[in-house]
Amino acid sequence: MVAQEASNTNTYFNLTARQELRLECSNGRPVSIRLEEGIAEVFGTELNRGRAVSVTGQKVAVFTWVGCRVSVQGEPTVMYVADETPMASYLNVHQTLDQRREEAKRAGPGSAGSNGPVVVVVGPTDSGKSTLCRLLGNWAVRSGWQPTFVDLDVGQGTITVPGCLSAVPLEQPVDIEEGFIADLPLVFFFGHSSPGDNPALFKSLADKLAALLQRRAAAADPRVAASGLIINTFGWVDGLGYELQKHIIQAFQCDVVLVVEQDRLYATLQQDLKVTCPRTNILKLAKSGGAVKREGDERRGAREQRIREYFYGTARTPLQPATQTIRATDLAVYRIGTGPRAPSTTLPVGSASLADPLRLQNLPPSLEQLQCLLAVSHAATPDQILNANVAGFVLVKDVDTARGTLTITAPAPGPLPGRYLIMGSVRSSME
Ligand SMILES: Nc1ncnc2c1ncn2[C@@H]1O[C@H](COP(=O)(O)OP(=O)(O)OP(=O)(O)O)[C@@H](O)[C@H]1O
Repeated sequence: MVAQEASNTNTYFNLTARQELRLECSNGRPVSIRLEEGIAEVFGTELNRGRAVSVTGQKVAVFTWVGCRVSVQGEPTVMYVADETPMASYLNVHQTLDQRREEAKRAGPGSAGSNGPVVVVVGPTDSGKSTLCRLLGNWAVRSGWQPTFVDLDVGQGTITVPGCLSAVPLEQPVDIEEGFIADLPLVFFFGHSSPGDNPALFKSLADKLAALLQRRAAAADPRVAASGLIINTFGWVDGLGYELQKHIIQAFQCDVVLVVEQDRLYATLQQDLKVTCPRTNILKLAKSGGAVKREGDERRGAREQRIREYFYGTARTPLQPATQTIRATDLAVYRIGTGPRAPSTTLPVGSASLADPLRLQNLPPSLEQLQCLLAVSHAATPDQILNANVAGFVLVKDVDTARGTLTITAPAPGPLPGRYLIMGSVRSSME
């Protein structure tokens, strides 16, 4: 039973231990949540008693281990209390990971075993993978660790814009209103919202990010190294998607694979990893009933929202984007790969396919670039583009092919941090 009362503007809920209040809040209609009594958390981030948090365009759950009283102001599209959640099994996983972190810390810097657990979360679309990563990350931070969160879900982009493979050390619990606050994330630009758009490039970037993080772990503060990695993946788990998931597990040398929801994926991974990664532990976890399916429109809307936030910030932390017109000769826009590779059997004898997925193509200014998101590479020369991470992003607002200029919007005024820009297929209709 849930005690629920309503006053003029607020609805109050008295939650008993291990219940959660689920809310779906649409964009532009903020809902205010306030913890009145007891202890509660939103995906692992503790709510402060008496301080309201404002949620918009998100689906969230207020969970309590011990019982609490919460008030809600505003009009969520859906709001209900659930008795059954998989939180106890998720917490068990966290406790096991914590033991592994303690062992890594005890092993001491430089010794074998000084790196903490590398955990990857896999499962179908909308099974709650990002949410589980967020929970595990937040609980780890609250236990005094500093795990690195790695986001390989190019379709959504939790750390930065969609189309990226990125990593960031978690130094504080994820902000309920603002999401991940990533000051200096490590970002490689893939450029597309599905890994299937260029699987060879996806693999190559995953290898680079994995190698870089492994090198960093070797030089890191022992506590950071012992904290390990938490890796979020995309929800494509069949055919080529499955092959890419296995590639991720091998590239990052994952020692724990958490499979959410799908028995079939769990069984197939168990069989396949027995040979290639015999020391990897594979665990199956239930999906939360709160993890809801998002249709294509909603996903596109969420991508657009991420891009808008990159340039404009959030209501609490607004940014002042700046638009400038630059001569195309001062920049060089590159595309990686040139569309699907033609099967060699369809090519004239003796010729090679020009559609190499890792081929760099320098693009002159063209209307095709309008509203495209371009990544500013850290590369110093074009041949470094494939190996370099990126400094940030700009959006192309206008192209004057006659004058040879590009008008771009950047999140801050001033010169760009590099002259090599990478174009993919991620666009935004942002004004
Ligand atoms: N317990 C919960 N209560 C309410 N909403 C939830 C809960 N768990 C997850 N959600 C919401 O369900 C949606 C899907 O969850 P999530 O993004 O974690 O899934 P995913 O598997 O990572 O999705 P994707 O396939 O895009 O990678 C999100 O909007 C998330 O906020």
